[in-house]
Amino acid sequence: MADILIQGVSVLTMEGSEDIIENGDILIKGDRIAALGPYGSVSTEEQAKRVIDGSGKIAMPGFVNCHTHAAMTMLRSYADDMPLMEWLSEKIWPVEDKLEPEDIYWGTMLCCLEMIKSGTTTFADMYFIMDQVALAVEKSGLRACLSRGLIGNGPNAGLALEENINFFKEWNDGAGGRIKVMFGPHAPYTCPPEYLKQVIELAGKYGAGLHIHVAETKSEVEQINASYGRTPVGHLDSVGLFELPVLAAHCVHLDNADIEILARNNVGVAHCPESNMKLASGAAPVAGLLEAGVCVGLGTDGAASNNNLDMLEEMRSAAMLQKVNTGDPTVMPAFTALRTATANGARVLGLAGEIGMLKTGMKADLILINKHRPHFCPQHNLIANLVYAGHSTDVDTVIVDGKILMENRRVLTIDEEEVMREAQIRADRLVG
Ligand SMILES: CSC[C@H]1O[C@@H](n2cnc3c(O)ncnc32)[C@H](O)[C@@H]1O
Ligand SMILES: [Zn+2]
Repeated sequence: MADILIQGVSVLTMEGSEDIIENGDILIKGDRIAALGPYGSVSTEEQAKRVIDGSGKIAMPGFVNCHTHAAMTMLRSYADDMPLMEWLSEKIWPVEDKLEPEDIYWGTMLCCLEMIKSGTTTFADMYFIMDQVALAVEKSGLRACLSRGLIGNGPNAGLALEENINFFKEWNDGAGGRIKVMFGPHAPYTCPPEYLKQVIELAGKYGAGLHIHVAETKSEVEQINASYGRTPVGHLDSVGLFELPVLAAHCVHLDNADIEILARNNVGVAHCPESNMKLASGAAPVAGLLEAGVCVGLGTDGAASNNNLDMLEEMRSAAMLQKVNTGDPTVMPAFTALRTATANGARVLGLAGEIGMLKTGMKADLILINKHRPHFCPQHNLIANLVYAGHSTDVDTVIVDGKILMENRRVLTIDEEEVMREAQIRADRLVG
């Protein structure tokens, strides 16, 4: 017997084309999509334990947030309107030194709550005290790729690397297979070449991918050029980083040779338009990256530089930023933006074939969006409505690994009031 039958829903599969099954059914068995097709074609109501009425709703893959620092929800609106390096060194890093395990747990729970409520089903995180992040992921029911952030030029460089290894041993494939562990060298300006080489060797030994900030600001490009005579991408290539699967966050300041290196090495890019705009870092050349065949996913970055984790908003910003930056409104159309937030995100995280599309045999990670909203009327174009007019509160139901995490906007795995109360107490202690 199947577990869930979603009936009479508009299905956006993201299987390559913009086609929509207008009146479709989705059958879920265990953690996977068992069948999908026109209304009445996949199962009878009697054959499913649970039937969900999908009328007036869109079913689509859950959003994949390819770059964040989950527990930085604790630092939301604590330090704003500053450039990256000043923001990090004067405001963020001093407070992060005071973070306790419970701060990380409740900060991550707050992140998971916000993500579920805005339709994200998978996220890629880089932070520290990662066992607490993993516990929050396990409790929330989300899927995540987690990496211990590694600052290689500080006093904890060696210890951090050991922690990443232990975290891998303990949590890779954890939470029922929903957690994948990566290694997280923070950036080329915080990780000297010898340290990067150590990280590469260890990640290679464990078969893990790497998650790193790359070419985020002009000052990073200048600094790396002054130290190594190369661009950040050229420098990382020269130390052998791209021999492993790499998730490169930001990639704002690239030249044509950098783009060619990223394409040739199948590097996945996590584009973070709102963080890049807020820190005035610049506009990543997404149109050029896509044209060169680089897979670009979408990320929010941490809630301290965004200041939310809303992927619907991020998609809209991504499309708008490309248009204003190139002066070409045809660049990054709505469906391309939607792909970065779903199918591309899955590929960038090495999870293509499992998530990012609605397809028989793939993981049942999907969301239902309420179409019956004033800002979705009239319904000329469902995809343009979603990308250019959608709002996080339109997300009605969230399913991950076949489990319902939110239904009718009620989160089932997390006590919302408890999480907000605990997060506020700890944020007050940290920066009060
Ligand atoms: C060592 S864990 C991750 C580390 O990254 C910091 N961080 C947050 N946002 C950014 C960003 O946009 N660029 C570079 N580093 C960032 C975060 O505060 C943690 O210290
Ligand atoms: Zn970041």
